[in-house]
Amino acid sequence: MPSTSYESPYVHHVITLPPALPSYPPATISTLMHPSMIPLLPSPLPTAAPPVDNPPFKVIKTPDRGFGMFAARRIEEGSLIIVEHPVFVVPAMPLPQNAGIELYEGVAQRMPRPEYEEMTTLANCRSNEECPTIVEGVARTNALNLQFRFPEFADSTFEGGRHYGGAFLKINRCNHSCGPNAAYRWDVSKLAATLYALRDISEGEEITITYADPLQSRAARLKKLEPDYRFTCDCHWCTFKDPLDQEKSDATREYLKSYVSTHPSYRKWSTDLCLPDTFVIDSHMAVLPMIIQEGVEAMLPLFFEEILRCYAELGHEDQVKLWAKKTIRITRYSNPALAGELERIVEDPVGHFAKWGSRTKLRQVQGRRGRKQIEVVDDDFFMGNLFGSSMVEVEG
Ligand SMILES: C[S@@+](CC[C@H](N)C(=O)[O-])C[C@H]1O[C@@H](n2cnc3c(N)ncnc32)[C@H](O)[C@@H]1O
Repeated sequence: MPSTSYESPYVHHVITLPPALPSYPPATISTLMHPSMIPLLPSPLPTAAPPVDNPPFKVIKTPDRGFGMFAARRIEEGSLIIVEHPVFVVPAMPLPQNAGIELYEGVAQRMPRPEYEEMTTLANCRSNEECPTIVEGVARTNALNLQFRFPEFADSTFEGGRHYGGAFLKINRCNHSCGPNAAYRWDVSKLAATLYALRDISEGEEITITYADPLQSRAARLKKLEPDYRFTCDCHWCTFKDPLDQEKSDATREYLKSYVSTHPSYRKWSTDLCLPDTFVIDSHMAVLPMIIQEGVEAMLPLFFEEILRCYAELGHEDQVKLWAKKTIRITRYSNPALAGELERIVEDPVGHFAKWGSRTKLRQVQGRRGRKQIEVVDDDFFMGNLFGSSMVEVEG
């Protein structure tokens, strides 16, 4: 029975995104939101993502994991798979069970019928006792994490106000892998998620995302996946025949996790001439094969970007362009702002960096200075020895 004592901090709100062209359909998002969010929603509302005639994927029934999304043709690393709006958005925080029934049902009732019908076919791994409504069961099995980070809401102390989960009719068909070949990015200004490829995906290959932190050990990943999604992962990285290979994979992921927070940074290197010129580059180059081996390519842009910034301070124009192009390829959809900056770098690498070639110039000065010092020592060798003086410093 619905509780009468619970006062919901959320209200129902239906967002209708207008079509970009009169012949396209609008998009409807049935939400349960904190009321302070509603005036902050983008205004004017973004247009609905246009329909795609020939999408690069198919949704197919699998023998052992319900439906799955598969590549209909080869999908290149970094390229777009789909832009999609959620059909519903609900608070990430579970609602009290009795009061929740009414609120979740209100979300379902406000959905257009065709979307509602399709939403009910999404996977629901929760029992009726755990999640008495279809919206809650579908949300707990599928919802992608959506942050509504409006700057105007930054001061709010009500954390639940900005954390939501959204159900997507297509993206939610992606099954899990601990070495996913795709990832999504939520763009609150477009009220849409973009699914993009993290590496090349062959025709017929399953398109997967990750539901757990892939840098955790297999045991820790299973501990999350089994209770939350009710399956035991059997991806390549969870089913090594030799237990030693599993240990190696776990150790590599642990190393990568710690490398993210402890790696030699470009910023420190940039101001420290005691470090060798290729210190950061060599260190990052050593982890790139580990990232690829573990199928965690979402980490690559961080290191690619630092490598190219190091090359800029070394004044290596060809290398800067090469690494900028590699980074653009993989960040076009995951980080469009960075990809845009890198496009400008490719056009004019030398003009873009205030510190272009600065390290190489400093090394030249250091080199001249070193030679002069040696000359001085040679000239004054006997005097210096006689008077016990130390080497005379000269300006380079
Ligand atoms: C978001 S849905 C993914 C799409 C779903 N297979 C469907 O039929 O719509 C999550 C559910 O799919 C299944 N699933 C996802 N990844 C899986 C995997 N790697 N192995 C087995 N089942 C998986 C689980 O039942 C999980 O609760």
